[in-house]
Amino acid sequence: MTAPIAIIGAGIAGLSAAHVLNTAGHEVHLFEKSRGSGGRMASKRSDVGSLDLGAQYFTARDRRFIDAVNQWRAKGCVAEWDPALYQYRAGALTPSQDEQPRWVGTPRMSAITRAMVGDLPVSFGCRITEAFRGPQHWSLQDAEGHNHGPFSHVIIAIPAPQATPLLATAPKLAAVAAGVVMDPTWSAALAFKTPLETRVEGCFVQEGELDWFARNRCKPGREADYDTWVLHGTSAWSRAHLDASKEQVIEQLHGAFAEIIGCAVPEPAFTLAHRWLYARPAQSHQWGALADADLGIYACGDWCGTGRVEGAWLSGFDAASRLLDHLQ
Ligand SMILES: Cc1cc2nc3c(=O)[nH]c(=O)nc-3n(C[C@H](O)[C@H](O)[C@H](O)COP(=O)(O)OP(=O)(O)OC[C@H]3O[C@@H](n4cnc5c(N)ncnc54)[C@H](O)[C@@H]3O)c2cc1C
Ligand SMILES: NC(=O)C1=CN([C@@H]2O[C@H](COP(=O)(O)OP(=O)(O)OC[C@H]3O[C@@H](n4cnc5c(N)ncnc54)[C@H](O)[C@@H]3O)[C@@H](O)[C@H]2O)CC=C1
Repeated sequence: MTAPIAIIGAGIAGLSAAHVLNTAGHEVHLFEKSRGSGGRMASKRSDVGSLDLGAQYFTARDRRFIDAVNQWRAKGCVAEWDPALYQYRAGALTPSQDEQPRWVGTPRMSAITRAMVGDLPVSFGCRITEAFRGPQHWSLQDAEGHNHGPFSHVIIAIPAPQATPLLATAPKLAAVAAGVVMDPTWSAALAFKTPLETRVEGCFVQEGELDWFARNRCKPGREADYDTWVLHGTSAWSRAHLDASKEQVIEQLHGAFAEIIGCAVPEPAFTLAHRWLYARPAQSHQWGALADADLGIYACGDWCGTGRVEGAWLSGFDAASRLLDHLQ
C-alpha cells in the first residue's frame, strides 16, 4: 500500500489540493493548527452571531474556480452577495455600485471549507513544526513532539512566513518563501442593538485608517438580531499599530467608521478585535505553486498567486496537479 499524502493547513488552498488528490484516488491526511478549518476564510462565533472577520466575499474570474463556485452554490454553502456598495474618498461617501458578482459562504464564510472537509481525515489542533525526508518517505513532527507518518509527499498550504521553516529540506523553495512579505490586517467587529440609519452595506475606503467596512448581517443567511459591522484597517495602519491593545484598535477603528458613515453611531452593544498577522502578500506573484517534485514537497497558498480566495484555491489546485503530473 502506498503512503498517504500529507497536507499542512486546512485553509482553502490545502482543501483545494486535497479535493483534487482525493478525486484522483489518492489518500490524503490534513493537519490544521486551529480547532476548525478555513484559516483566513474562517468565521468567528460570538454572542451576536457569527462574524466574518477575515475574507469578506470573493470574486471568481478563472473558469476552473467558477466551476467550483457553481458546485458550492448547488450544495447550498455559497450564495451571491449584492451589497449596496459605497466608496469613501476625499472626505465624501458616495454610492459605487457595479456589476461584479461577489460570493460569500452561507450561513457563514466558514461553511465553504467545512463542506470541503467532508469526511477527509484532518488532525485539528495540530501545529506542524518540522517536515523530515527519510530514504523513502516523509514524516512530520508537531509542536507537542509527536511524529506523524510515513507520507509519500508533503503539501505545505500555509502563509509564506510560516511555511519557510517547514521547507528546510528544500532550500530553494524555502528561499523563495522567505522572500515573501505578508502584511497584517486589524479587523474589528461592532454590533448595535438598534440598526444604524444608513443604506451602506459595504464600503471601499480610500483614505485614513480603514480599508473596508461591511454590514455583516446583510449577507445571506446571517443572524439578524444585532446590526453587525466588520471593519478592516489598512495594511499600513495595521502594521503601525501591530502591538496596540484590542481596546485601542476598537476605539480608533470605531472612531474612523463613525466619521465616515454619516449617521448617528451609538455605543456598540458588543465589540471584538482580531489581528491577522499574515493577512495578505504585499504583492501578487505568478508562481501557481512551488514544487520540488523529485523530493516530493510542494508549497501553495494565496501568496503564490493573487493574494485572494480565488488565488489560494487555484494555488492548491496547481500544487495537486503538479504532484499528479509527476506521478504519471
Ligand atoms: C482581514 C482579511 C480580509 C480578507 N478579505 C478578502 C476578501 O474580501 N476577498 C478575498 O478574495 N480574499 C480576502 N482575504 C484573503 C483570503 O482570506 C486569503 O487569500 C485566503 O483565505 C488564503 O487561503 P490559504 O489557504 O492560502 O491560507 P490560510 O487561510 O491562511 O490557511 C492556512 C491554514 O493553515 C493553518 N496553519 C498555519 N500554520 C500551520 C502549521 N504549522 N501546522 C498546521 N496548520 C497550520 C492555519 O491555521 C490556516 O487554517 C482576506 C484576508 C484577510 C486576513
Ligand atoms: N484586508 C486584507 O487582509 C485583504 C483584503 N483583500 C480584499 O479583498 C477584496 C478582494 O478582491 P477582488 O476579489 O479582486 O474583489 P473586487 O473586484 O471587489 O475588488 C478589488 C478592488 O477594486 C476596487 N473596487 C472594486 N469594486 C469597487 C467599487 N464598486 N467601488 C470602488 N472600488 C471598487 C477596490 O479597491 C477593491 O479593493 C479586495 O477588496 C481586497 O482588497 C484581499 C486580501 C486580503
